[in-house]
Amino acid sequence: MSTRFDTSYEPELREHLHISGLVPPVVETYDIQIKRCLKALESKKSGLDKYVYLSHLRNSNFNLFYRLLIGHMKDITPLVYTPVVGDACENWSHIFSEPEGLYLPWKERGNLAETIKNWPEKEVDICVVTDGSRILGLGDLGVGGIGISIGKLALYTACAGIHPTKTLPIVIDLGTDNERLLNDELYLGTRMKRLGEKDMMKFLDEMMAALKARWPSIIIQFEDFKNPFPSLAKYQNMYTCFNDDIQGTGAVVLAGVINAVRDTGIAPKDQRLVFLGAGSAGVGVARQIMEMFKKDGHLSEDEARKLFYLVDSKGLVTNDRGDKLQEHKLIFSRSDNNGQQYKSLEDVLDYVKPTILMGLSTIGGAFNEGIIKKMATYSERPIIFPLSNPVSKSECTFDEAMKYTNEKVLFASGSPFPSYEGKDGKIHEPGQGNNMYVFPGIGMGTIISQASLINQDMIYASAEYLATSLTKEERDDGLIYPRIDRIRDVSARVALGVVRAAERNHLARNPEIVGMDDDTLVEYIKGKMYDPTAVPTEVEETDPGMWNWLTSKLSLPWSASKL
Ligand SMILES: NC(=O)C1=CN([C@@H]2O[C@H](COP(=O)(O)OP(=O)(O)OC[C@H]3O[C@@H](n4cnc5c(N)ncnc54)[C@H](OP(=O)(O)O)[C@@H]3O)[C@@H](O)[C@H]2O)C=CC1
Ligand SMILES: CC(=O)C(=O)O
Ligand SMILES: [Mg+2]
Repeated sequence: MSTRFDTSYEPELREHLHISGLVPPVVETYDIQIKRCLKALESKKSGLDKYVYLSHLRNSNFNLFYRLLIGHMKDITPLVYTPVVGDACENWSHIFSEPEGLYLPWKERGNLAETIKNWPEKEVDICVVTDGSRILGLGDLGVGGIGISIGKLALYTACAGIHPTKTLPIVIDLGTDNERLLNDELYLGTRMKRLGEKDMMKFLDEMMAALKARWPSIIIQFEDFKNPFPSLAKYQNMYTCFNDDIQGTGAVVLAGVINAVRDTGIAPKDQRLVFLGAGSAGVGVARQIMEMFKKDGHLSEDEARKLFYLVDSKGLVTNDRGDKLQEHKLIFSRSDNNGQQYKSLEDVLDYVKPTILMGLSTIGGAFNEGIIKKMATYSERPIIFPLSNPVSKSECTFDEAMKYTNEKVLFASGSPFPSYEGKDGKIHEPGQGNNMYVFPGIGMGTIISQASLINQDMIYASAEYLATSLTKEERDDGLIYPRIDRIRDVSARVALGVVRAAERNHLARNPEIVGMDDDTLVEYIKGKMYDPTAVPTEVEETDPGMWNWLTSKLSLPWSASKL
């Protein structure tokens, strides 16, 4: 990663960095640089071509890449994250040109500490690790899964200002069950069938210890594991770690539900929820909402749990269905079905008549016209969240949800959808219920508080602070999530909530923040955010006089707080 060759650098800085002659002579404003980037992007035909261009930009000049991304969140995020990152992961072995993270294959077991030492950056604050076994809703993509680690970390930087050189994408390569990849001569991973849970846990034990040995404060985010429950249970009280699909998704959807439930005017105790999908995300989300119903709806655990109906590939999850349920489903398994089994989503809807329908099933189009129209008959303002990613796996589109509910739906999707023009000409914007609204703030809040663990209260706080971060104008416009172009402010607020929870739980260890009120703490958090318009830090390290001079001389077109 570099920032050395930036056409915005003044002659004095070029001389200092010994790059005069290595950069074209013109000194450009940031606006001109961004214009060139946008033109280049426009000229690329496919999302994948745009992705490749942006990857090269990030590797050749990350300051410019983040100036572009932060200044154009709404347009550029879909190119580095969902949906296009899904194409990139599927085609990773065909588009690969330079390593951007750590590849940890099974054959390195016993030697992981040494392999991890090869990472060139001295300081790392946070890593995202995947085993590539369930990338978005696209299934097992082997080492191509590293694209999701890279995409998530780009958002840590863009949304919460974690310095790009302090982020580390990791893929562990324990094989793949994807035949297409195994038969592809260009496949970059180990050509063997995926190893089982026992080997995976052994490998993870070694990796976790090695990461912590090299970077004692490192935050480890687990991402897109097919079965992430064992590692979360094992490591959450040993390491500073969390699982984004269970906990981050739970928090972001909870925030949207808090706002949407208020708009329905129906009390939590009278809501009924159907989830299509009872995997890590489905159960993670259900658990978080259940917590809220207990807390804000004053329900007992049992009363709250009874409001949830989970549906997996075999139908409604019940105790007497005849198959052995995976452990994570037991909490929501129904026993009040009088021996009756409900196989299709339609049957479940007829039985439950839900007010809330969640999609975390990876089944694109599962909420068809009939399903959406049924939802509109059960309540005045049905809550429908098709949360599966990427767009091709979304259970329905915003357009469909609006059309078939007579524009009454309260909607959020995992991937972005275009706005919808209502019958009266009003433009409606869809909510994006994606964990990108919380994981950057969870990471930043953990770094700021120097918390040693990330506990449930910190995750819950991220949801509460996100839910209350909407402006009056956003609320008046009927939004349930803040607009994406305010994500840096929003992430700072989410981080504030996480820090407060860490303090409450006696996990915070940063003496600098003791006694700070909220406003001061938010400013402190923003002050720690990476600023892609600042003079390169290598100048500060090697020549503080030059750094001061440049900093005062450069009239920066933007300042970090305005980003
Ligand atoms: N919006 C966001 O921020 C996030 C979205 N997601 C999305 O959620 C989706 C699921 O992720 P995750 O839970 O981790 O994946 P899992 O593989 O753990 O779970 C998928 C679930 O869907 C069920 N399912 C599969 N096919 C069907 C079907 N035909 N009918 C009903 N249910 C079905 C599976 O059933 P069974 O248990 O029987 O196999 C399983 O319960 C992904 O598309 C992912 O992109 C995930 C995290 C965050
Ligand atoms: C967004 C995300 O984490 C997922 O789809 O898996
Ligand atoms: Mg994920």
